[in-house]
Amino acid sequence: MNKKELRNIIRERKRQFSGQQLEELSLLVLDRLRRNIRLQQVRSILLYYSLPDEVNTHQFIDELVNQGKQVFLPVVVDGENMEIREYTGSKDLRQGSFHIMEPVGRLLPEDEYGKIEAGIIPGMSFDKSGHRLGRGKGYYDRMLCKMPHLYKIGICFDFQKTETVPTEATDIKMDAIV
Ligand SMILES: Nc1nc2c(c(=O)[nH]1)N(C=O)[C@@H](CNc1ccc(C(=O)N[C@@H](CCC(=O)O)C(=O)O)cc1)CN2
Ligand SMILES: Nc1ncnc2c1ncn2[C@@H]1O[C@H](COP(=O)(O)OP(=O)(O)OP(=O)(O)O)[C@@H](O)[C@H]1O
Repeated sequence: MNKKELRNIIRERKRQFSGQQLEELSLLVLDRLRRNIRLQQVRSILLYYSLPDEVNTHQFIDELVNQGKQVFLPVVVDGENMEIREYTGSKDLRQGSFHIMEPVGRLLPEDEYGKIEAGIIPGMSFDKSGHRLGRGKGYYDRMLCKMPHLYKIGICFDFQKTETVPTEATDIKMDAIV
């Protein structure tokens, strides 16, 4: 199976669930994240601001800010690249590419990427070895290869997990799947 075929299968699985069901499933995934010891220990985290078909991170992000953690979100800058900006509250958010809400806060220079300790990475699918299937534009692979020390946690709904995700040399593996 190639990446495109697996994306179609996952899209079809997502269609079986209502928005309400995805909200409920999101709460289960967030509870697993809250119990993650590694996440409890870090002070700076890269997150993502979810789209309607993804694990809902909206309240969770604010929860982390309220715990005093430094939260960063990706911002799409062109067809291939993302930058990273700090998120300190919903007042920071503006709608960006692909209708994703993105922060306008402090830009993190690339030489400071090493300061972020953990990343929560969305995916269309993950397998047991930590391989990730994304939305197919290579945004995360290009950014994560600049962050070799980031502890990367892939998250998705359980029905998105698969036995083996097809891979290429440029794909960056996750350290854990929650
Ligand atoms: N919430 C969230 N933020 C994110 C990502 C993500 O997956 N989720 N990204 C992860 O990379 C980056 C944005 N990448 C994206 C790539 C494609 C599509 C998208 O909607 N693709 C359509 C079909 C492709 C197209 O329109 O050409 C689709 O998936 O149906 C969205 C975001 C950065 N921010
Ligand atoms: N580090 C990189 N440098 C250059 N091209 C890359 C890099 N990583 C991935 N690509 C290219 O980007 C394209 C999309 O890659 P892939 O299908 O793995 O995206 P994805 O991880 O599913 O997407 P996303 O990260 O946007 O969710 C491929 O043609 C791939 O070769």
